[in-house]
Amino acid sequence: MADIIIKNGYILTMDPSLESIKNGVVVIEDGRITDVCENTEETADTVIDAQGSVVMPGFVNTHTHAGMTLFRGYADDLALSDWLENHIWPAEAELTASDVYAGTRLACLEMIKSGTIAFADMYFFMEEVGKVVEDSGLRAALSYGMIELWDEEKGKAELKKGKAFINEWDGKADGRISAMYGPHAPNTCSKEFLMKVREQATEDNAKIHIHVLETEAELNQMKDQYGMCSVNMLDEIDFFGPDVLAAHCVWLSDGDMDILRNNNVNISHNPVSNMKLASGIAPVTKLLDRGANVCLGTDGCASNNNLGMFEEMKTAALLQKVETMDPMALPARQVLEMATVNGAKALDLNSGMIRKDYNADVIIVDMNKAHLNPLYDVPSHLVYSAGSSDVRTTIVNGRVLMDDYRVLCMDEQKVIDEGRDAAEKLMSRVDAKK
Ligand SMILES: O=c1[nH]cnc2c1ncn2[C@@H]1O[C@H](CO)[C@@H](O)[C@H]1O
Ligand SMILES: [Zn+2]
Repeated sequence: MADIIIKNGYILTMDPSLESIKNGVVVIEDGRITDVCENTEETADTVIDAQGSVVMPGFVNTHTHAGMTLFRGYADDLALSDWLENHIWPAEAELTASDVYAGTRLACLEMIKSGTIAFADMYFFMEEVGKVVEDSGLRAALSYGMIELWDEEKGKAELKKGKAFINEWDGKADGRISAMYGPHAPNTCSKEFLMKVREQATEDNAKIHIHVLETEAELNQMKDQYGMCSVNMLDEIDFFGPDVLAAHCVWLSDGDMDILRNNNVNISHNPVSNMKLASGIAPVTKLLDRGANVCLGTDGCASNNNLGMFEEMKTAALLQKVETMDPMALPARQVLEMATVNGAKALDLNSGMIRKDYNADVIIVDMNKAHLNPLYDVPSHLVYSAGSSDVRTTIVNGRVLMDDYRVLCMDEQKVIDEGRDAAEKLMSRVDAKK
């Protein structure tokens, strides 16, 4: 007997070897998908009727700072350097472990409700993030954000913290958690420090999560300092590889794109954050045309201001169209791949498709809504018309985290209340310092 059978749904497999099934069945056992078919004789403890809904792989959010939910709407409409240096960093200086715990719980609740099954996070107090992920049931690739600022002693301490986190958390929660090194960016970490991180990551067999060429200011700073851009500098120190997750990658030359492609770097595109901070437009279609693995991320809630992947998909598609002046650029199907298959590849997850033997990381999207009818093409609706609140069920590793809009893995109201309380107390400490 299986654990879960989902029946009567439109199965959007995202699997190139298996077409979507109009009225199909997904069978789940021991955290895995054991069958994807039109009919089954199998019985299960839980049978979910997905009539009028789409059954699809959940989203992978490849760049977040989950704890930053506490800064949602706190400092808007500012340039990145002003935003970070004068608003966010002073506020982050007051953050405590319990704040990050509360903020990350709020983030995980939002992600579960909006169909995200895994996220790549870079922040502080990562043990708290680990605990939240462990309890929530989500998957995550977690990294302690190391900010060295050309201070060798600080660099040593940061690397030590990064390593300690990896030693303790990599592979935890039945393998739902992986841990990465998180050097913040090439304009906040020295070349020497980045070389050490690369060496350590190789030695520890850990991946690396880093911001790359998010702003023109970074590009200019790098040119002044090294006479070359971040991508060239990182390439020179042999930093790149398939184990690198590079967020943003907005200010790339054609040569930079070749370097990223040839080194199989995973690129996390964060269009909403890039638009809100007016960072620029990443050359996504050019990267995809080269065969690079481009996935999607929301960035933190202070620059988005939510963690919804539907909004991110739509924005990604529209932004490429207007950038290239080509309405055929980044079609719905391709942007769905970025949010699922490509994200899973970036984090090395056996997820991102509804496929036999893959992780049972499945969401059900309710199509019985005014804004989703009539229905000609499922990918079109998912990208251009659906929203976070259309997700009715979220399953990760075969565990139902949300069933028919009811969150089962945490007390929703308590998480919201505690997030709000933590933010209020945090801001009174920040104000007291002013
Ligand atoms: O868009 C961004 N660009 C650069 N840094 C960011 C962005 N969003 C958040 N952080 C910052 O990165 C650190 C993570 O450990 C935090 O300081 C966070 O505020
Ligand atoms: Zn970021």
